[in-house]
Amino acid sequence: MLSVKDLTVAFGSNVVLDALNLDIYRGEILGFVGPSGTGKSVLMRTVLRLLPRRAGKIEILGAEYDAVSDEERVELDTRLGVLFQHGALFSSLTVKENIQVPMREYLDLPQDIMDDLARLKIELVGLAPEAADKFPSELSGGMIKRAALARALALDPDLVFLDEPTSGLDPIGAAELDELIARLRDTLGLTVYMVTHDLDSLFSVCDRIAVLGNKKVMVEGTIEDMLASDDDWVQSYFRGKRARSIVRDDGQDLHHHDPNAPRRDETGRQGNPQSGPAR
Ligand SMILES: Nc1ncnc2c1ncn2[C@@H]1O[C@H](COP(=O)(O)OP(=O)(O)OP(=O)(O)O)[C@@H](O)[C@H]1O
Repeated sequence: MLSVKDLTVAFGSNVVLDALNLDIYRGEILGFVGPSGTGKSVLMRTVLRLLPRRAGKIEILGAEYDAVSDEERVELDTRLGVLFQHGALFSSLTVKENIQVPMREYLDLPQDIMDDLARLKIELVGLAPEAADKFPSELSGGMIKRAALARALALDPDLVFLDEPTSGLDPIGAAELDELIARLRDTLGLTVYMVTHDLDSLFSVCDRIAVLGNKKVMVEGTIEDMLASDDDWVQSYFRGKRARSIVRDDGQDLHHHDPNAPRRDETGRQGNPQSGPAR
């Protein structure tokens, strides 16, 4: 679904990504992690062509962006959905109008059809129908994330980019959003690229994890690969105190979740990192 080869991105003399490689496969949820300020958002924005690159090749949905015609590029854009950090809804538009922004930009549909489609998306992300006519300022943090997700799904994309979808949510809201993302992947066949700092998301819904460090994807693999990695940052992140409250680190059953982990106590959720599609 996405293939990034030898990507270099720099701002003046500040080289943020240097010959980075990354692949994302159909139907998977890829979690993208790394220390703050290492370029996770820069990578996502570069892939979305919001930032220029200095070198490298990006193939998205089988096409090389630079090599396609304008019409093909528009068609490609309609197959991508994006949820930016903090939701990024237009504050002067209602939820329904926000969801209809990409429809207006890319589709030529009568208003009543767009209203029906917006209603469907609102239901799909688990918002009440009344949310349609509310403004972002009238929504909770969790509702904003769901509304932003509904907008990301407005055009029925194949590949969605989520920038820290659970940040700022309480543990129950975060767990519910994780479940929603996994369910949408299963039912709609989405492929998900998720930048996250949320260990619980990484353990419960991500099929594969890529770690950014030293301007590259430093480590890549399943949660077991992370737990087995001898990289210092990966070790302290995935085997540190917070991670240990999620995983019973007994060296035998690394998928067994600690019943004392707060999010699962509150939600009863049984995360399973292997619940993804066959690849
Ligand atoms: N538009 C820009 N112009 C100049 N420098 C930028 C720009 N965008 C990002 N940077 C720089 O790129 C580097 C990586 O930033 P980025 O936001 O991608 O980090 P991140 O890994 O997403 O961090 P966090 O986890 O804190 O969100 C930082 O040094 C940042 O200052």
